[in-house]
Amino acid sequence: MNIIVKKSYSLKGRVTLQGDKSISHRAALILPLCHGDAVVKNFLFAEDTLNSLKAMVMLGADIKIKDNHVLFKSRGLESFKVPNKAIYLGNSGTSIRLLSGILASLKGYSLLYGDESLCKRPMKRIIEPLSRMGAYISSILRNDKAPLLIKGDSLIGIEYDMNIPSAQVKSSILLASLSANGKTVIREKVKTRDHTERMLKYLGADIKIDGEKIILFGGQKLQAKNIFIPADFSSAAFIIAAAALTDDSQVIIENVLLNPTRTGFLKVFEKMGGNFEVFNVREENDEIVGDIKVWSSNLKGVTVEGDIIPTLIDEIPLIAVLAAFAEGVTVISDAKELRYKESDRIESIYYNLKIMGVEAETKEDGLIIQGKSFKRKESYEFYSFKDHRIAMAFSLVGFVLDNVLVYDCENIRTSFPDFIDVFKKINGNIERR
Ligand SMILES: O=C(O)C1=C[C@@H](OP(=O)(O)O)[C@@H](O)[C@H](O)C1
Ligand SMILES: C=C(OP(=O)(O)O)C(=O)O
Repeated sequence: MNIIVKKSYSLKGRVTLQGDKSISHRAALILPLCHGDAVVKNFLFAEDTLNSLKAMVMLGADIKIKDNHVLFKSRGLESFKVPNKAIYLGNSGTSIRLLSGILASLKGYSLLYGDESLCKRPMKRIIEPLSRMGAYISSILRNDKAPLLIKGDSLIGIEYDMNIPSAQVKSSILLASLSANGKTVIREKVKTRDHTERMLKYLGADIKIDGEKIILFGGQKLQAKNIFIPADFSSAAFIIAAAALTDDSQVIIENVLLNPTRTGFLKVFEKMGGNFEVFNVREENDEIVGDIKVWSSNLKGVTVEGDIIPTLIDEIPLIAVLAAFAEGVTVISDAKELRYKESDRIESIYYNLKIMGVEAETKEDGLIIQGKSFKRKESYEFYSFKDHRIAMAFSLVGFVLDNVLVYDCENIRTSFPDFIDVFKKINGNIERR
């Protein structure tokens, strides 16, 4: 599927979005570890999160989908069995890494694999700590990548210093530590998204956050509870960016997740001169939620680096597109992790900026982008590199420069299947082809 986008203005309206992807994964993977019944509302029905649900069903979880809600009847990890088939996790890094933490203590062998992109992503980052806890995990091709063969065992708690900022690695260790003997202590120098910690606490786990330390005691019984999942901030960011880039626009996005470990994009957008307002802020299920109103904006270039990076890591392709239309230079540093996502996002962004004629440079850990250096052309043809965030970010260029075609966009179904429909509803000139 390709996406065609034409010049648009007056993006107007109220938008409600499906639930946050990170929280949906965690609900799918953690609720079955609890005891009791629970209903999850506003779950994200996208390919990645459905792969997490399907994997848990393969382990024996009782999960049903009814009237757009996900119903769990949970009897804890002790009710699970390793499946006699390999578990396919598609394109989803979050699914494979978090599920590995659960399987690390489940007796028997399980085999995890995914699509071509997932099988290229680094897994040593979870193999190492989970092995230290006592699991046997082997990369079948001896390349520290999936397919992964896991033989669960009795685990012991560990002390672990995070050497890369990754919520997936942190969460994988936390899920394993739930069934380990003794306490696990994780030290995070740079804070990453904390949805696992928040959800475990909400479900009754004895988890403590003490400065950089996260402390969890093994052998706890969790109680299933209903969860309402706020709108995905990473999806909302595309709407914020599009409204800012187009003339005479004003859009409200409702019930958006505003967890500060996720909203670094708003801080950068503010520094760039973005016009927006956050209101109706409240707390739901230990997460922060609010509405965002955004208007057309004149943007200027910024420096994006340091501890803010993990809080906006998935929004960097979008920041690069905003930077191309901003006055002055934007420098993005400390973001080497971008090279290990669904594509090497530093190179994918660079390739597409070059198609726009933008003056840009890559660095090992980021990019330098000269704002407003794009060339006016009849049309622009971008490539998604089979990466949903690249596909969506560069689609937005069409709202400003007209006649954009982005090739190979099937992957938007992994995180934001309604992307095109949502934009059509607010007056965006966008089609699938
Ligand atoms: O924990 C999560 O839900 C995620 C963590 C991040 O990955 P890393 O842990 O690899 O940084 C992020 O890029 C991904 O989209 C979702
Ligand atoms: C990196 C992403 O997801 P995952 O790591 O779960 O594949 C993303 O959604 O941008």
